[in-house]
Amino acid sequence: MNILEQIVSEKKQSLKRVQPYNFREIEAIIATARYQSNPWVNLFNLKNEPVIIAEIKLGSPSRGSIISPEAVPYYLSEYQKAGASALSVVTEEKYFKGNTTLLKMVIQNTHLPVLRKDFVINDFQIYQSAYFGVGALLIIVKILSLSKIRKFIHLCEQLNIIPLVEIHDQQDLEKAIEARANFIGINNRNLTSLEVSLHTTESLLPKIPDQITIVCESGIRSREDLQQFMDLGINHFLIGEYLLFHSQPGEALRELKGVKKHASSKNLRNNPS
Ligand SMILES: O=C(O)c1ccccc1NCC(=O)[C@H](O)[C@H](O)COP(=O)(O)O
Repeated sequence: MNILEQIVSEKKQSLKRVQPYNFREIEAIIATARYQSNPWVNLFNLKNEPVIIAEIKLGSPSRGSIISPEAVPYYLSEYQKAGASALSVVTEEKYFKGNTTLLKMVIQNTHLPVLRKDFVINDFQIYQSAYFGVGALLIIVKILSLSKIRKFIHLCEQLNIIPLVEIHDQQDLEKAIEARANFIGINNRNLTSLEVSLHTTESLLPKIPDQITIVCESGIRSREDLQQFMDLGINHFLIGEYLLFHSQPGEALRELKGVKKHASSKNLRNNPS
């Protein structure tokens, strides 16, 4: 089994241990979700300026532990002050050390829109995301049949959640288009080999219809990387490790956005010109 198969297999097992929502609970979730406005709609309509979705990922199969749960408030504050447009929270438990408590905590402590990143394989996870107030949810094409993708997109729409349909290759793209995805995340990380190549986005981009909003995911490490995609017409980016491993995540985010460093007051006084 490759790593993606292992993650999905564990996910199936863990979902078997969860008590599903009953009919009344589902009705209540649908009724509440219907009347909420979704900030992701405006965010995905933004053109030309870089829209950075900064990720909270406590660990990963490729990196092991990344940050401790105690550090999350610090990253939230840094991301917000530096002008992140939205947040991504990885909630998978075993390999990414996330959970829904983390998701809930982030949602309660931010004004930014939140994307939930997990390995969605059944309806319960989608209702649960709506229950927690998630505005966008990752749907990974590689782990789903075409009919499931269609069904999940439809359910997300019914629950006022933006389904971000994630692809990595031509086959995934064809499935996403057939499922009528309007929001596509191109993951530069191959989820079976864990190799990362920015060339993935470059090669798939020309094949994606213009009306689809694209998010470039994974492996972005510099302003140059980001600019290269801006020049190709992409302005939505999902960035995790570069920020999480940086000693000054806020400063790193500002640099990615192309915001010039503020000169300190001391420097200004010493160099008034
Ligand atoms: O991050 C991993 O190792 C990983 C392994 C298997 C499936 C998914 C994985 N990561 C999810 C993501 O794609 C990233 O968290 C996200 O796109 C941000 O990427 P990065 O900026 O490279 O942290």
